[in-house]
Amino acid sequence: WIYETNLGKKKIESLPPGDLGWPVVGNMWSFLRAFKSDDPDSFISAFVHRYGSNGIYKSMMFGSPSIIVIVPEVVRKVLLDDKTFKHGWPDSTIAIAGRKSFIGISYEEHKRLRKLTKTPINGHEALSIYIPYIESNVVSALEKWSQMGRIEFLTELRRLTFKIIMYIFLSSEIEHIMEALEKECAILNYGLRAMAINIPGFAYYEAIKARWRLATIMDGIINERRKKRETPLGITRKDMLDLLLECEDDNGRRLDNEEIIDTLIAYLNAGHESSGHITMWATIFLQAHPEVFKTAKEEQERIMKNMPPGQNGLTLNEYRQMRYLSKVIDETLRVVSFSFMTFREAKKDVEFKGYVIPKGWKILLWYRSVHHNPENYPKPKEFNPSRWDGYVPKPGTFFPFGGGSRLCPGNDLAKLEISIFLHHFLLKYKLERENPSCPVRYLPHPRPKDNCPGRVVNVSH
Ligand code: HEM
Repeated sequence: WIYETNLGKKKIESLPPGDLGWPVVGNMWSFLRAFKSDDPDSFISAFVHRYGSNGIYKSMMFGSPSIIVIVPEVVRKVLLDDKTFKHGWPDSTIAIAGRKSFIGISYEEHKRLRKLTKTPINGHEALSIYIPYIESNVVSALEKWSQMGRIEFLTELRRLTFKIIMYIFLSSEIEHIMEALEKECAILNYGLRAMAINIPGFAYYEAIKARWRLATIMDGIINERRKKRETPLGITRKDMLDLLLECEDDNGRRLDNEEIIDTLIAYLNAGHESSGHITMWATIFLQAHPEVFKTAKEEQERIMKNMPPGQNGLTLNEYRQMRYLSKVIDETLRVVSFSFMTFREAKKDVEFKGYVIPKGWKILLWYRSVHHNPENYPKPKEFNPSRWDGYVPKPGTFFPFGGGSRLCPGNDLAKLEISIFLHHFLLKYKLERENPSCPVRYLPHPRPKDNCPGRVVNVSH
């Protein structure tokens, strides 16, 4: 009522249908109830059921009046229109990610830092230098797991993807601080989409603490690196931290520790959780669909057979031939919808489909509903990589990596890592899950509640 009366009669009448829920908590209880059940989609279905299938609904989420959007063309327009929309992550999330992180800085600063950090990890050519490192770590991890007996598959995959992102960003500090950083990143991640309850025991409170510990560790690393760089021959191989230390803006100003810390936290966190989870899901889906497994394995065997004699290890050439595997990964990304939604905020009043989105209101782009809409993907709950045969998604219907100026800068790296892992997994291993029917936990991201314990079995013996 408070939010709506400030708008005036005309705008109130033009708001999309929906309801702002209960005082203070808004629609958060029904959101959390749905996402903690087996059916997270029931949250959006309730809006569709009550307010029609127009796909734009007013609501009150994460402490702000918000418009939920599930219409592909509107999702796309919002993502592409930086003049009308900015990122809209809640202040509570910015407190975790950092004031100087990608979601805390100005449009221009974001553009500059993004360009600097994206170039070395984007595009297949740039990424090809990381292939040997990724591959050798994948091969040794799979071998080690197969000898360990029972493992927590997701936990091990997170470690593996964390090691890879650490190598790219903080190569020389990799070994001694990796475990501590990974642990803190995991705690931080749980708080990113939690309710902002800053009381001990709640995910948000723990995430704030983890951020503080992460920042302290990184501050030490950055100071050490600054010292090392002053000594001749101090740096043997340049990584992303070196690039961040070297970069200057138009006025010759360099980044301070806080800016570097926030950028590193964003990349280390975003760059391993997502790839680790999607690799796990792709493996689970392959294992649960023998026909898909067989087709994917045959493709990898063919690729191995066609490898030039004497070539040791994968190159971009083999990667580009993994066409079926690429569909397996796209289908996994669609079904899982790792980032189930993202936030934007209207910089001015704007009209869509006859409805007004008022200035200052959040826009929640609900990717999961777009990916699970039978109009966009028939039988959407089915894992079916062949649906991608000759199929180009309609504009606005496939956003596993977001879009526009905030498109995930790690999308190529993620697909490369996942492909290399699946290549070796398919050729030599199988996964025996301890509890294949374990329920899924959907917050902050979909994963089996038990982190997928089981055995990785070498089938080549
Ligand atoms: C399967 C793996 C991945 C998925 C599903 C994924 C998904 C996403 C999505 C949906 C966004 C957009 C969020 C928004 O619009 O607000 C995003 C942003 C981002 N991702 Fe990824 N990501 C993945 C892997 C990676 C990797 C490997 C890296 C690091 C190299 C990375 C770094 C980032 C960063 C830094 C952002 C923020 C970009 C910005 O605000 O400009 N991600 N990711």
